[in-house]
Amino acid sequence: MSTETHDVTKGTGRVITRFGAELLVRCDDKSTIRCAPKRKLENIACGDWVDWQSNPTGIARVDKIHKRKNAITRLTYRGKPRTIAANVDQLLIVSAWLPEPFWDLVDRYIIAAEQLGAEATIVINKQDLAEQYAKQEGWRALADYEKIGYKVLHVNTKDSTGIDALKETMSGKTNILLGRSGVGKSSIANKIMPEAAILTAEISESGEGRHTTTTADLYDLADDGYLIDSPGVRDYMPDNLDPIKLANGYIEFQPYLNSCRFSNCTHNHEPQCSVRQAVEEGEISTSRYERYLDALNNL
Ligand SMILES: Nc1nc2c(ncn2[C@@H]2O[C@H](COP(=O)(O)OP(=O)(O)OP(=O)(O)O)[C@@H](O)[C@H]2O)c(=O)[nH]1
Ligand SMILES: [Zn+2]
Repeated sequence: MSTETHDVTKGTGRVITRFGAELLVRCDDKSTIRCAPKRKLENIACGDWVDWQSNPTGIARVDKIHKRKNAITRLTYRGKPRTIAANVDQLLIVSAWLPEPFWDLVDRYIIAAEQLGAEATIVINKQDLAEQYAKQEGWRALADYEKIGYKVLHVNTKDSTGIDALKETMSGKTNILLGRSGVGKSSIANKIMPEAAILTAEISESGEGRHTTTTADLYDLADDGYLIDSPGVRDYMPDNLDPIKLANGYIEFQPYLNSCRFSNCTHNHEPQCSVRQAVEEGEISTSRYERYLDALNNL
């Protein structure tokens, strides 16, 4: 909502993108304004909710970031952390029957979701290729995910199978798409985004009739949903994992973690490990446990 006092307009909005030192902010009334952040707020990212204030002699200024639920951060080439997306509710982890699914990568994205406190939903695209390319092992991996509570959606962007169910899962949430090259992330994004949202944001520079064109990173979807999509977000991979973060990313281990004999158990070679016992008793999937061990050895 915007309120006017003298000549200054104030409001709240959500950052659609950053370009250089400037931000594009989508306001409640769906209008978009160009803003410059106050100097101390240089870490503002796409997805942030902010307070802005117009400036009669220049571009509007963002003077406050609302508290974040979470943030996806990457290191720049200079080794400095940079936030690339904020306030993410759901990771849509996309695989396809071709190229062959990498279940260790799916596990890794699930770990990312658990670390962010976001939901993880597994999307299997190219359903039309299932008959020809899906392997028994693949169906078993999906059953394992469903058993521990993750939603699995099968979609086909060619004939729109499953797209409505996907949209429903995304509604009311801020979503990101993750997955390796060729699984169909662009095809899915094009299916779920309304035509208008894909248009690049074009903002008139004050006075001189010049235009700045930039693509948005955050898109409004129907039903109060959002999609944050940019190359950096698509390639996101959590780093700084340690054995504890890793084990916490395997949520089916949770009920057993406190019963291991050693409090710093890595659930590998230690005697009286409750997690390993649960694997032996068939309570935890052997495949998931083996992928956990591989990840542990590669830390
Ligand atoms: N058979 C089939 N092919 C699909 C489907 N969805 C996408 N494809 C094809 O898969 C290929 C990759 O799709 P993209 O949408 O470019 O995949 P991406 O994940 O965005 O790939 P990157 O941009 O490399 O990350 C394209 O040739 C698509 O036409 C589908 O449902 N069925
Ligand atoms: Zn253990």
